[in-house]
Amino acid sequence: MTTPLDALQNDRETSTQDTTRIDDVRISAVRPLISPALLLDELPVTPELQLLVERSRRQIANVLHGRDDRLVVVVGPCSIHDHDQAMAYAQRLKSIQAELEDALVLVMRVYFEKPRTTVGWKGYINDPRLDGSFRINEGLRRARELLLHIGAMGLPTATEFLDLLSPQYVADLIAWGAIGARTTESQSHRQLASGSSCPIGFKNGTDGGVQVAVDAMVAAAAPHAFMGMTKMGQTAIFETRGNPDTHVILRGGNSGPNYSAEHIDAACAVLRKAGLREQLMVDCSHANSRKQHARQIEVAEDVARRVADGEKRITGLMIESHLEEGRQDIRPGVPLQPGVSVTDACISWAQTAPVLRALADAVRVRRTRPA
Ligand SMILES: O=C[C@H](O)[C@H](O)COP(=O)(O)O
Ligand SMILES: C=C(OP(=O)(O)O)C(=O)O
Repeated sequence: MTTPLDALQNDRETSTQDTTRIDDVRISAVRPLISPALLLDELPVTPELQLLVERSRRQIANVLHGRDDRLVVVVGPCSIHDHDQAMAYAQRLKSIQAELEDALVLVMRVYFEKPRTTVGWKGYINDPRLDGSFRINEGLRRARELLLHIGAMGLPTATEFLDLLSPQYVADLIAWGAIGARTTESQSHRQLASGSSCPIGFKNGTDGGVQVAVDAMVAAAAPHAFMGMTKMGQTAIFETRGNPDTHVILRGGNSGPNYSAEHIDAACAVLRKAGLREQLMVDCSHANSRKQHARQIEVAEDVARRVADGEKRITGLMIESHLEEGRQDIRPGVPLQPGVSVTDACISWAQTAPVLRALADAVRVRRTRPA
């Protein structure tokens, strides 16, 4: 006599032996990924760059804790899509570093990972050829190579940590990291920040909410235990010490900009309530510029005026800037214009240099004010 279980096991459609029927059913391919150790062995950090990374992280932490009165300015393309164009930008930024370093800690935005509202190109690591071929091994290699080349010029670098595995391939070279508006509330990203070797800025949420970023600072300061991947590419349980070098980044939200003096007061009240130091970075782009790139100049100039008037709670700014102004779409078969962003619109280098000088002047004026 056939029992109901026999009937099930005999039925190929419902076979319990064929585990692929219930596992990985929507995975179309699994490709090999290089280990972080292999890439670090191929492209090692130099002793000079190691010193630069350490020194830059220390300088940024000193600003965050009020031991250095300079402004940290994270400036550069919305996203990297071309090695040579990124190097050309880095050369320009480097050319004014010495002139401004008494007042600004300049850090180049070298963003390889883009969080998308829905879908779109997800960055140089995910798709380095910009054609949907997703050569992630090549992307990781190109990203690390670029960081080494920019670092060799003596310019510290900043990036957004979006993927939870990619930091193992590049984070040793990064002076400052961001957790974006779409991931500030994510426990996994807060845990990542708690074990990060560099200072981390948390964006306010896309709805403009600052509480999530302050909560993220509290969470990141605490120790955590979570699952991750070692440099050798093995799974492991990571236990972190907590990161005290974090801050909020005001980037505006759905209801508009949030960099005004009143917004700074309100954000500082949230920090105070959480027992945190009242200091913030202003992102001149995104909802603060209403996504109109040229408005970044107005935002930065407004902040500069307030800094010159004595504002000390704004300890940093972020500016999206490329060689040329504006943005362009990636279209199959259509050549890209050199030096123009393929994600958010940027101000040009020609527009950026005067903004940086104005910010540096504001810091110098602030120093002349009675304490
Ligand atoms: O800075 C980048 C973008 O604002 C972010 O990645 C979202 O982009 P999207 O809305 O074009 O997807
Ligand atoms: C994606 C970014 O910003 P946000 O997370 O604020 O949208 C960014 O700075 O590139």
